[in-house]
Amino acid sequence: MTALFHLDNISLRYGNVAALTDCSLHVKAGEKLAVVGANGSGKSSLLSVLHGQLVPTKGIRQGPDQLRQAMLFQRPHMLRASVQNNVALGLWLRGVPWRQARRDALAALDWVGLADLAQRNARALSGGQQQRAALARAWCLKPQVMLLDEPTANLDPGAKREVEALMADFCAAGTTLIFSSHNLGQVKRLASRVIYMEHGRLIADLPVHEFFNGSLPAAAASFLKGELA
Ligand SMILES: Nc1ncnc2c1ncn2[C@@H]1O[C@H](COP(=O)(O)OP(=O)(O)OP(=O)(O)O)[C@@H](O)[C@H]1O
Repeated sequence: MTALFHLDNISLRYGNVAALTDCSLHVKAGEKLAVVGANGSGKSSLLSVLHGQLVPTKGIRQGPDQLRQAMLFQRPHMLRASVQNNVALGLWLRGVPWRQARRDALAALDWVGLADLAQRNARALSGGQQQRAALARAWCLKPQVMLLDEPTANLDPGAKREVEALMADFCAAGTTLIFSSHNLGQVKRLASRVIYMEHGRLIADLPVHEFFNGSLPAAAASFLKGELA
């Protein structure tokens, strides 16, 4: 697999708070990387640095200049506009003519099962529907890398399954998937590799079967036991 980008010994501080400390990570094309750890362990910060949205205080983030990336947040930001226009806008901002952008947006909304709600105010959608609309917005951009920060937190089991199925579609299309999750069942279902974080440090980095089959450092093993309890 081709290396997409890597973090070389990066640290990130928010004022006095050390969110990430000496993290090194290589991400290869086609990987399905899950980032797990307790609240405040640095998962969102790591994803934001990988996305290039936050610049590390120390260390180097390297990657090709032209990488197409999309990031999905726990609560996606929707503009006060129709669902279709919310999705179309992302394309238009990248130079796609407006009429074409609206057509592509509708096709993407059809893919996520929201075509019927295309004209509704995006802010009036439920959490699960907004998450699917955000996935449609990302899908249009044909990203090589898709980063998702706890994409199914606060969703009911049905909505979770729908979002997971869409994440699997991204993988099937060859998109590299990097997601944080507190749902270890989801990690088992979707990931090929798991990173475990603690206090801003990468403690374990293992293929998914090794992560769940006891090859963990003691701290990560106790986290896993707690989460599965
Ligand atoms: N904007 C900010 N300003 C100050 N401190 C922050 C900020 N964002 C995060 N932090 C701190 O940085 C650390 C890492 O936070 P981060 O959100 O990356 O963790 P997380 O693992 O994603 O947590 P959660 O599972 O609760 O979403 C925490 O100590 C957090 O309090």
